[in-house]
Amino acid sequence: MIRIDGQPILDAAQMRAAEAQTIAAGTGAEALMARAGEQVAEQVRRLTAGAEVLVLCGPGNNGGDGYVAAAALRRAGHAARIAACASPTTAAASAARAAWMGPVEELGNAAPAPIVVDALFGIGLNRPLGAEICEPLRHLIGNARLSIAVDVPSGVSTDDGSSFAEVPAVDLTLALAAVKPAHVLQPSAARCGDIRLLDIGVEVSGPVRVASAPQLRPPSARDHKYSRGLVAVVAGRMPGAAALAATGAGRGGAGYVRLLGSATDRLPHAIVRQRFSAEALADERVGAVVIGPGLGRDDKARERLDLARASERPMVIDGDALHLLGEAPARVPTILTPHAGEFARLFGDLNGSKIERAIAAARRANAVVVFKGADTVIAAPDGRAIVHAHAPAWLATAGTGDVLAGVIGAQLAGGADVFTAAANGVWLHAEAARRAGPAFIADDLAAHLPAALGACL
Ligand SMILES: NC(=O)C1=CN([C@@H]2O[C@H](COP(=O)(O)OP(=O)(O)OC[C@H]3O[C@@H](n4cnc5c(N)ncnc54)[C@H](OP(=O)(O)O)[C@@H]3O)[C@@H](O)[C@H]2O)[C@@H](O)CC1
Ligand SMILES: Nc1ncnc2c1ncn2[C@@H]1O[C@H](COP(=O)(O)OP(=O)(O)O)[C@@H](O)[C@H]1O
Ligand SMILES: [K+]
Repeated sequence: MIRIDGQPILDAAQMRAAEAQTIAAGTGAEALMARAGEQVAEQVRRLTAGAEVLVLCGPGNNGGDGYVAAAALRRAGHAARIAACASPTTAAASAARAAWMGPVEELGNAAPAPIVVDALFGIGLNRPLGAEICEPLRHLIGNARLSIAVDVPSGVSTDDGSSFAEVPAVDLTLALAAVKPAHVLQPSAARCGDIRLLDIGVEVSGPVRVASAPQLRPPSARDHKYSRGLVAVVAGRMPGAAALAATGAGRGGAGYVRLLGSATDRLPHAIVRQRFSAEALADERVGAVVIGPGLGRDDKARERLDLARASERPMVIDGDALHLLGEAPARVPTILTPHAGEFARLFGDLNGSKIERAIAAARRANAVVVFKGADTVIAAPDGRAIVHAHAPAWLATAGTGDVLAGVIGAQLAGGADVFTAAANGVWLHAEAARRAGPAFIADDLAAHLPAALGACL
């Protein structure tokens, strides 16, 4: 079983193309199914200490994997039953069914078992599931001690993570050959439980990946505060939000943070306060300008945004500044950090999965787009994307986005390119949240950034 961090994410068509290439190179569909099913059986056997396993098989190759897994479990002396919702419809699944010597129960009549393996539908599910399948599936998962999905949980839409059925989450999903969008995009990601990848010998690659821990460089003897990165945070109508961003930048690794505009009383002393001015932004040493948290949306805010853009410094544009942005593509290295509402306002006409929309938005804006949420997508105009799917939901509290803008600003000022800076910032932010534990407020979050950063050295 392979952890999914850093792995390529393939949609169903890309997965089928990779599978077809493997088949064209000489490994038959049945051989691939045998590898998939046997590996599933091996993982189930390791996890279940001999308890009875009920394998649910569908009509396609996902079901075929299930027949192979059940047979392999039986051969290993494990108690295994099969329940199916329909007869096999593919040659490989029919062959796997024929090799199963036991009975096949009707899905609707099957009694619960302590371990349930869901091999009903995989990447071939293309429409809502009927009640005759959903109801027994809900009942059997609900009554199992451990539930394991083969490839993807049945009832999710592989390519966009939407739901074709209301079914409870499983405990573990064993992704075959590659991670799919459904494993990382909501709401389906929440149905997958833990996710592990099984290598079945299909070569996969692509420009969209699961987030992985950054490899950060500690400062060297040659470094000084400017070489580590000077971040200018532009303040506005709500100084607290800018203070959160500035603190995020400081604790997120910047060598120097300046807050331009009105500040709160409780700003850390290390953050230097200055009046906002074009001259302050023109300092050649400014490596990143963070603008938006608490900026306001009035004329003064607009003027500050215009001056910040005119400074031609690399920029992180968040919050209120996103509301003031026009349609013109960015001319300097820029990172936009919209949440779902801001994204809809800016790019509401785009279609497709969250990954596809984030990439299209990045192209249109000529900027890296950090499309935030429980499934944050970081997308670049060249079509690369990273999905960060496992940030703690405790981040859903006011002001954490301001901290994120600051952390990304620190990474950018420290010399990372826009895509890497955004991805590193999102990782560090989520890792700090994990370390902060439950029910923190945004003010608490920055205190955990140094330890999060230390874990990436
Ligand atoms: N990736 C790899 O390299 C490998 C992948 N492998 C495995 O293959 C899996 C993909 O297999 P697959 O293409 O046969 O599709 P699958 O998910 O079994 O379902 C298709 C069937 O379901 C039916 N159906 C669809 N929607 C329905 C609905 N709502 N309600 C009822 N029926 C519905 C559909 O019928 P139809 O749409 O034709 O009417 C068709 O009969 C993949 O996830 C992985 O497990 C491994 O075996 C080996 C290597
Ligand atoms: N349910 C969730 N699970 C994980 N992360 C979340 C969740 N909800 C929000 N977040 C993260 O919390 C941050 C919230 O940012 P944002 O919406 O801009 O809030 P604010 O404007 O109050 O700072 C983002 O980094 C977002 O990805
Ligand atoms: K499945």
